[in-house]
Amino acid sequence: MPSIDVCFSPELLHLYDLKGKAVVAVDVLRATSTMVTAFAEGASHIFPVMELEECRGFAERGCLTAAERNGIKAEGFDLGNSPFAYMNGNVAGRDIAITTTNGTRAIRLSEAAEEIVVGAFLNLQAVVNHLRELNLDVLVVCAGWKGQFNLEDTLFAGALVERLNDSFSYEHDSALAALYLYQTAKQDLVEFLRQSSHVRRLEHLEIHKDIEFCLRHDVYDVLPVWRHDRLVDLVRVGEVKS
Ligand SMILES: O=C(O)[C@H](CS(=O)(=O)O)OP(=O)(O)O
Ligand SMILES: [Mg+2]
Repeated sequence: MPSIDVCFSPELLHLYDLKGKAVVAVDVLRATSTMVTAFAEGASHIFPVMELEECRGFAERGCLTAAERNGIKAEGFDLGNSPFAYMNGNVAGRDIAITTTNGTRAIRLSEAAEEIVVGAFLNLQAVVNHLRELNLDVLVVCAGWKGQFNLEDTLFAGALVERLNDSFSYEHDSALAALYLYQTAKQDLVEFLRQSSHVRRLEHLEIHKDIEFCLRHDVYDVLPVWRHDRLVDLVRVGEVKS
């Protein structure tokens, strides 16, 4: 039986051997929720990058550029980190280069894995189906916040553990802790997260609408995976039955 484990911060990745594993990179608020939304809205490819300058350079390649630092859209870029900015035809048929405070880092620091899947509550079931198919040991890599643990990514890990419960074993207590947390919170995730650091930190930015949206489950049948130097949606390219 394959195992599932949870890494609470990219800074802890040195504790894990990613070789032969499937990583699920998650930044519920908001980077991976936004990437999933972008694919659902017809984006072609997404280039997650770590630095602002590198991201800016993708404009020459015809990409839309997206950048966020500390919750705010960085100056001079086309898009920020709100899923709503990627709707209404804004990204259909376009390649996007994106850098965010935490989420893009979690993806890029996981490159040693056999497979990197981008997860969010919005595409939870698509991720579950893919992991069952892959049958590899799974490591959920929580983006956290600047190296620190956060609640929202751990809740996603718990939701994933709950849905895979019957066919994955737990290697460490982290998976069990995430599961217990999710089971405590799932009746009302918005309420549970009211005192969380993300909500308190970004309260002044009035992104409540984003938070509620990012906590919705199974909205999109989208499966972003890392291929060579970019994310592609496996559902769109026909490698997964929709
Ligand atoms: O844009 C977001 O919601 C966060 C902002 S912060 O770093 O948590 O302040 O960035 P993300 O990279 O999506 O975690
Ligand atoms: Mg985040």
